[in-house]
Amino acid sequence: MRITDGRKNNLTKVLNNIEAKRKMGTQGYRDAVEGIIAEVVNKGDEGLKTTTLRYDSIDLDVVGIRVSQSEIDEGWSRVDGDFKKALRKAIKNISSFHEKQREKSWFTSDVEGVILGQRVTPINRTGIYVPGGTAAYPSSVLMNGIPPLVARVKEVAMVTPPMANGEVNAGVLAAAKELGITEIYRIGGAQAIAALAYGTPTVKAVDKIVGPGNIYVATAKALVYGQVDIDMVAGPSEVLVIADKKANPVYVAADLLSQAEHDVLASAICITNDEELATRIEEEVMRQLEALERKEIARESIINNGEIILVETLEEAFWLSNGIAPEHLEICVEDPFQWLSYVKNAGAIFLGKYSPEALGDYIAGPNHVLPTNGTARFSSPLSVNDFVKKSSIIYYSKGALEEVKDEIMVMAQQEALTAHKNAIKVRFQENG
Ligand SMILES: NC(=O)c1ccc[n+]([C@@H]2O[C@H](COP(=O)([O-])OP(=O)(O)OC[C@H]3O[C@@H](n4cnc5c(N)ncnc54)[C@H](O)[C@@H]3O)[C@@H](O)[C@H]2O)c1
Ligand SMILES: N[C@H](CO)Cc1c[nH]c[nH+]1
Ligand SMILES: [Zn+2]
Repeated sequence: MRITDGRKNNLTKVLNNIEAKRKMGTQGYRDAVEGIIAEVVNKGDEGLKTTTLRYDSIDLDVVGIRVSQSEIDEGWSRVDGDFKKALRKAIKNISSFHEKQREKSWFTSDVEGVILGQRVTPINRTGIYVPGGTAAYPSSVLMNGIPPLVARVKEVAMVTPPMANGEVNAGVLAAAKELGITEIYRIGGAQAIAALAYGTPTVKAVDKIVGPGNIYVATAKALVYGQVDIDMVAGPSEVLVIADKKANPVYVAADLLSQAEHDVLASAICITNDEELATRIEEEVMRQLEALERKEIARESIINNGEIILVETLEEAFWLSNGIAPEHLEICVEDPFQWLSYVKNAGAIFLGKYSPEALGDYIAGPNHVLPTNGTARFSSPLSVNDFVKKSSIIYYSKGALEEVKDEIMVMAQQEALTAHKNAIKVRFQENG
């Protein structure tokens, strides 16, 4: 793991290097993803079959594109009781957090004869992507699936890649069954995003696609935006830990690795003002790495995208973190609440040493589908708001319209839109 010295006015250079690396990291995928999308658009189900054979080594003619109800039921019956109990606890916490996000329709009547309002209605049909290439993510079924349920979305179609034996992971199916999701397709990567966006004979197109995934999934979502809506760019995971001398190097290292193990493209950064701590965290990362099940992925990720950055002050640490705009920010310093107002850009903020990022990944309640690659500068966590749209309501009585008729006609004339002007005029003519 690299230790970079950002002290003595080196900070801007450090930030520029991180930005340049991020840009390079996403280049080179666009052409490949465009090709995959075109294959599905042009060939429909056949395109899904050829791409799934190529990238997942699975013959969909043998296992089928849609997952049957009996497979879902069987998946549910194969997971153990402790896992079901954990799922239910997570569902409870995630549901109650997301219930608080529900926005109600509202009306107002501040002027006589005028009623204005905003009506909130759910999106009709949404597609949720549940990652499953190198690991299966039942937790992402909950994070993607609960907000549309809270928003009362009518149709939820879930896509997730097949495992090496052609089945869908039992934990993923169990989580879907717990939520009552029954429309599930055994497809992943860019091909699944293309199917949801454009539709195929088997997969009906959706209005919006949400969910996290690897670089192929994130690139495909960005490319189909406009054909459908998307939630955000939620690509390879990122964690940034700000640590002072009071931080525990064992905890910090564990948290850095908990993101590194997601993907060779995941990023794990620590910023600290304590040189001795930096060395101890580095040693801990290398020690803990050896015991991980996914140590090859974590090692590659740490070598490529792992960094400990030394700064003079915590103010500098927050300045740098705001420039990076990480998916997850952990504030592991004395009195973390004191520093909260310094955070301008971050997908989720974890405060104190007993709020590790893994807590938010599974059970705390807030969503773990979060903006990555610097997009936390303008994007928010997945929420109930992603699954609703708003319509404005306007009612004016004749008297109320008369009050504003002159202003409307003047403005319409200014724009040379005389039909607009006339639409007001006819209502106040003798026989109007
Ligand atoms: N940002 C978030 O909120 C969030 C949440 C959870 C997970 N994640 C991220 O989700 C990702 C999961 O990645 P994953 O790979 O395990 O699963 P995935 O489901 O995202 O991607 C797997 C699919 O990618 C396609 N693919 C693989 N190699 C390809 C290639 N060379 N060319 C074209 N397509 C290819 C295959 O079709 C495969 O099914 C990780 O990056 C993880 O960090 C992000
Ligand atoms: N950390 C991931 C978001 O970047 C979410 C996740 C799912 N399972 C474990 N972690
Ligand atoms: Zn995670």
